[in-house]
Amino acid sequence: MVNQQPVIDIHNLNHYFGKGELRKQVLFDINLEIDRGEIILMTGPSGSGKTTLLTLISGLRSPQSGSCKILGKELCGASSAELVQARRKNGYIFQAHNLHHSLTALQNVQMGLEVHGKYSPAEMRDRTTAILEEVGLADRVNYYPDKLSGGQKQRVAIARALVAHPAIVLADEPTAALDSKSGRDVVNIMQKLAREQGSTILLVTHDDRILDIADRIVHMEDGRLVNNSVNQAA
Ligand SMILES: Nc1ncnc2c1ncn2[C@@H]1O[C@H](COP(=O)(O)OP(=O)(O)OP(=O)(O)O)[C@@H](O)[C@H]1O
Repeated sequence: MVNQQPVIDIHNLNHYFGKGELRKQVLFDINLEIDRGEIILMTGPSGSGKTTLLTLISGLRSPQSGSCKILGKELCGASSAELVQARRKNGYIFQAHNLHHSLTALQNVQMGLEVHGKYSPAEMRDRTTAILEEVGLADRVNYYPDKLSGGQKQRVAIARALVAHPAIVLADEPTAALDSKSGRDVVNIMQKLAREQGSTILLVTHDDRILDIADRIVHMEDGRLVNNSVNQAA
C-alpha cells in the first residue's frame, strides 16, 4: 500500500485538567505517528499522562489543543457525536476486564458486535463463537465471568475488543492483574489476532515481561514523550 497516512497522527498535542487557578497541564507537545498494523507499547511512571493520552486517542476525552488525527479524522474540536463515532472504531482492553457479570462469555463478546447494529443474529453468533475459539475458550462460551480465571476473563475481553475487527486496539495495562504465564498468553493472543486482522495496537504497560511484543516502545515522563524508538528486544 502506497502513501498510507498514519492511523494515529498526533502533533503538538497539549492537555490540561481543571479551570482557572487550578488549571494544570498534564500533556506537553506530544508528537506521535503510528502506522497501520504497528504494535506500540507505552511505558512511563505513574501519573506521567499515559492514560490521559490513551483516552484522547480513543475519543473518550475531547482533545483541546494541537492535532489528534485518528484514522484520518481530526478529534481536536470534534463534536460529541463525532467522538462517539470515533469511539466505535476502536477496541478497548482494560486492566480490569470490565465484563458484565450477568452475561456469559458469549454474550459479553457479542456486545462488541451489537453496538455496530449491522450484523444479523446468526452472523453475530458465528463470529463470536469463532473468536472465542481463537482465544482458546471454545469450551467456556456459556460460562459466566465469575467461573473464569483472571487470564480467561482477559481473553474474553480481548475477544470482545477484536470481534468487530477494529482498526485500532487500545489497551491500558491489560496484564497488570495477571500472573506471568497468563499475562504472556494474553499478549500473545492479542498480538496474533491483531496481526491477522491488520489492527494497530497501542498498549500502556508497567510490565517489563511483555516489552518484546512491541515493534516500538514510547516512553512518557512528566507529560512528555521522551523516547520513541524501535524495539531492540523484539
Ligand atoms: N480527571 C482528572 N482531573 C484532574 N487531573 C487528572 C485527571 N485524570 C488524571 N489527572 C492527572 O493527570 C496526570 C496524568 O495522569 P494519568 O492517569 O494520565 O497518568 P498515568 O501515566 O496513566 O498514570 P498510571 O500509570 O498511574 O495510570 C496526573 O497528574 C493525574 O493526577
